[in-house]
Amino acid sequence: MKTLPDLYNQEQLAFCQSLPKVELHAHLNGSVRASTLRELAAEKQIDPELCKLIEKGDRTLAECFGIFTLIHQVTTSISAIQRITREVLEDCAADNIIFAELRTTPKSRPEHGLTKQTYVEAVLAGIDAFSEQNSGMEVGLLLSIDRRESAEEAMHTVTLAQQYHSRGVSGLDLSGNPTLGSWTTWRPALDAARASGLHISLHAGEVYRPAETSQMLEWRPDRLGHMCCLDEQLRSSLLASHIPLELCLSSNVITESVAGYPDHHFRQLYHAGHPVVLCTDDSSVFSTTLSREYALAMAAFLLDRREMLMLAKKSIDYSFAESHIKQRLHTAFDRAAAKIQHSSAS
Ligand SMILES: CNc1ncnc2c1ncn2[C@@H]1O[C@H](COP(=O)(O)O)[C@@H](O)[C@H]1O
Ligand SMILES: [Zn+2]
Repeated sequence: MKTLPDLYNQEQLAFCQSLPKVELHAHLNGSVRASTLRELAAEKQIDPELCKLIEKGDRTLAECFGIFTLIHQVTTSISAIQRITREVLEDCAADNIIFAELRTTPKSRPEHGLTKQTYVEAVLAGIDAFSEQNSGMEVGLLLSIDRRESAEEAMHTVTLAQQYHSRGVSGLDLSGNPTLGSWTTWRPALDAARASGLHISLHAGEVYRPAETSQMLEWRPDRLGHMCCLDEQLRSSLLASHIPLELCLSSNVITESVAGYPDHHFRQLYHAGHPVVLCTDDSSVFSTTLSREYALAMAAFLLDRREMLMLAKKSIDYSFAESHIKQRLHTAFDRAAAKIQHSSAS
């Protein structure tokens, strides 16, 4: 793992672990337990050295996409997809997450007998397996369009999201290598998704592509992810948009999209009152947890306990959960927060 200074102290980490939290930007295959990856790789006789590459840690954004190709060589069976989904959710629950909105790219992999549809059904089966054993955490699912996909493939993913909306698919994500593809390819599918009531989050501004980032801002998705590489004009357009922003501190710093934690654009956006939510992006690839991301923010931006509580509470409203679920989450949050404040007062 990149020897990044853990800026926070154990007391801050313990406080952030005790906070009820909401995860809104977690890619399924980027969050697979390292032990499970090693086990699945061994079953497929994939060189254990490759697993070390996955666990290495510091890597550029471009190298990340090589890692995902490796991970995708391992998570190819229905049972593996069900297992990693259940395990990622178990790890979220263990990190005191009360709502996990996972995202994943439905994959057609005929060599493994997988279609996009059977992939989605395997993920939903993994969510069901988790929910049968755990009642304390709500789960949402976004289907991702990968930037390598065509307009037709994107439309197929939207059709699946519409078909499985009643099973918990609340929206779409656009992700993948930000140097590839063009916004105009996927926009028609995303227009159709929005017209059918699905929510949309876009990875944007991961690399400096001002024209595309500006078009995405004008399109007004429900949420944005990253927005690291902006010029002054784009930054003021983002602030004026008031579109909630998913911020993944470790992901941005490790991939060197941002120079260091204190320089992260979280600081400016948070103090400008822009809606922001801390997320992990890929907890396995970046060896982090949501509690750790909160602790990093608490330390790097000198936030106190009350500010951290508010940050966590507001993220409930940026989720794509139905309003009755949001209400349930607020009630659970307030109850837990009261306990935290009571215990720290005593
Ligand atoms: C680090 N920053 C990032 N930027 C853009 N896309 C990313 C990403 N991290 C992950 N993904 C997207 O998530 C996929 C893996 O999970 P799923 O196979 O969908 O479950 C990657 O293939 C990539 O498309
Ligand atoms: Zn992401």
